[in-house]
Amino acid sequence: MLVLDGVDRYYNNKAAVSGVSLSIPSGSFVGVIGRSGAGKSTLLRMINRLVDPTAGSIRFDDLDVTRLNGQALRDWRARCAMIFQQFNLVGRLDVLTNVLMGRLNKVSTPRALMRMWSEEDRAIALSALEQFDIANLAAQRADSLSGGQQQRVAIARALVQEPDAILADEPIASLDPRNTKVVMDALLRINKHYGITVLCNLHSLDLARNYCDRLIGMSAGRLVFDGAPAALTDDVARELYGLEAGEVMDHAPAARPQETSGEAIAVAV
Ligand SMILES: Nc1ncnc2c1ncn2[C@@H]1O[C@H](COP(=O)(O)OP(=O)(O)OP(=O)(O)O)[C@@H](O)[C@H]1O
Repeated sequence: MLVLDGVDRYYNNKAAVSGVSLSIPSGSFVGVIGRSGAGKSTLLRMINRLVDPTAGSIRFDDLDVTRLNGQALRDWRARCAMIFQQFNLVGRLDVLTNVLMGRLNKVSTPRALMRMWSEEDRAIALSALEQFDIANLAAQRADSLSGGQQQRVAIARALVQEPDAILADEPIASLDPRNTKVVMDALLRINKHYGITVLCNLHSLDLARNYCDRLIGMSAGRLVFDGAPAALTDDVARELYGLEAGEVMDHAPAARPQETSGEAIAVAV
């Protein structure tokens, strides 16, 4: 269980995230929604400590995430893999090596420095690529791939970390509709098949409704909605998005994926 308690993050006396408290049971697929600047990225980045909270606590089971440093912090980051809008692959390296980077925390430092991957690590990385139908690209340079393929490589890299959670910050923001579906399906598969918690910042409300078990709505840094997708009425969404509502709600909903079977969670606000 991931628990945030009264979490704030200030930049120059201005709150990016303010007083956020929530509990996320392991295995959830949570969509974080809200208009631009609402604090979604800051929230995700605080969970894996790319950004430090100004106040409040973040706990994962018995671990006080807010107090970690050194190797313990590196271990925590390996347990909650981040996926970014811009993929963050090493473009000049081949796809398999990029995925193997996700194993760095599993091998000794000398082996990691010399990139001496074991046959087992290679098999794990190849198997992850196979799951997302891109094993045939293993030897290609990462920067020769399409955006959708690169994001699948990034997801495979996250998967081989064997994380407890995946934090995806607008993972489909630069993708076309077909690749959007492929990437969201990949995240859904990771969630349902492996039980890995997924927290995903999404601009599109339709996608969030279709894929997530639970939605967290943010506005001006505050948590203003926490509930099942069905509880997020169009009226609440309009309130949440303000002038951006048309932009995020007018798209035709994607087909609801078969695997999604999320339980409703009570609306908090
Ligand atoms: N490093 C920073 N320095 C100063 N202000 C920041 C920094 N990072 C974020 N902010 C501010 O914090 C607020 C929340 O930003 P954040 O990126 O978390 O929002 P967001 O909901 O993810 O937006 P978007 O959907 O546009 O990415 C914004 O007002 C932003 O300008």
